[in-house]
Amino acid sequence: MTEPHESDLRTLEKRARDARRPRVDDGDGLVVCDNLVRVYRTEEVEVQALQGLDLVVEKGECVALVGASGSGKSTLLSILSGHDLPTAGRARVAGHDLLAMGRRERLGYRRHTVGFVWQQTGRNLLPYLTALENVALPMKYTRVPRRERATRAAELLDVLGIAHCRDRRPAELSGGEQQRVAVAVATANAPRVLLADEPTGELDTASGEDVFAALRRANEELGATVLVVTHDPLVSEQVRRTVRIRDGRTSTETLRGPGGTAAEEYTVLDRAGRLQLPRDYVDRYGLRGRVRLTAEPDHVGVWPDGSTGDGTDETDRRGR
Ligand SMILES: Nc1ncnc2c1ncn2[C@@H]1O[C@H](COP(=O)(O)OP(=O)(O)OP(=O)(O)O)[C@@H](O)[C@H]1O
Repeated sequence: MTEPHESDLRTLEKRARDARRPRVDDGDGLVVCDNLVRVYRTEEVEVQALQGLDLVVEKGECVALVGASGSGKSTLLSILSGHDLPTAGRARVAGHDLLAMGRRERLGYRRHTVGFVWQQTGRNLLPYLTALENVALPMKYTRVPRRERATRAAELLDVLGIAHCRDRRPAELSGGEQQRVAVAVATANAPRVLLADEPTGELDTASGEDVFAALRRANEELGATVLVVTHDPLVSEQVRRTVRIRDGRTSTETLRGPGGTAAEEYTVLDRAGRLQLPRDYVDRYGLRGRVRLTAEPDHVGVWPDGSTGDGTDETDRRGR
């Protein structure tokens, strides 16, 4: 076997680099999670927080993520925000491969590509800065000139309906106002993706509505794709798409028409052809253990074992 020529080595290295480089325009969506796994290991226990999660979010969407406590929602958001690393699988946001990013790229990613709003109002803002200074701060890290920072910060506060708060410190703002300022901070560097973990969780209904309105403006007017983890039906019922996470996997999706009407249920079909039926369907139709499938011209029927698919059961059919 002959040694590869130097120029061949270069070609091989380039090919390897290209293979690692994210493919920006593979038409998959702005956020793509493919078989994402996150295992937390402590000395005694191993927790599988994400167990092969698949999710595609298209540019411009506003998506609610719902699910029981401990189902993996916050884990997913930590990974997408670049604060945590998955154990396995693929996660790509706006062309960044989240598993392959080096330190520099990760820092740039967190400053430019994603914005984050936490549930705890106190975690989003610095207490000794005014609202305007809080919003201007992330732009300092991305080297936006001082004058531009102040102008953009004021514009953002205006767009999000909190211009009156600009010279107040967080302690002088209500919880809802603080969260709206937090949305302004998170959108300061015009991120492609805005992530929010229970942003209305600590608020009363009216303030929650104002914060959700700010998120929607960030989506519709500032062009950020929004993923919001929520237990709040007010939020999940107002977005077009709600994704349910169960046991570390995406299970079902609800899509609504304009104005929040006519919800339709969807479920995720994984690569192996597995799908998870919503719990209430399982209960309502008495689906247990083995189910019968029928191939219809335009759909697949799922029947309780023992039914014939024409309203009778096996015993009726055999007796006929
Ligand atoms: N740092 C950690 N170390 C060990 N286990 C963790 C860690 N973080 C989360 N977990 C576990 O991972 C699982 C998923 O947690 P996660 O916080 O993502 O759920 P969640 O759906 O956001 O829950 P909640 O709605 O209560 O915030 C849980 O079983 C949790 O106990």
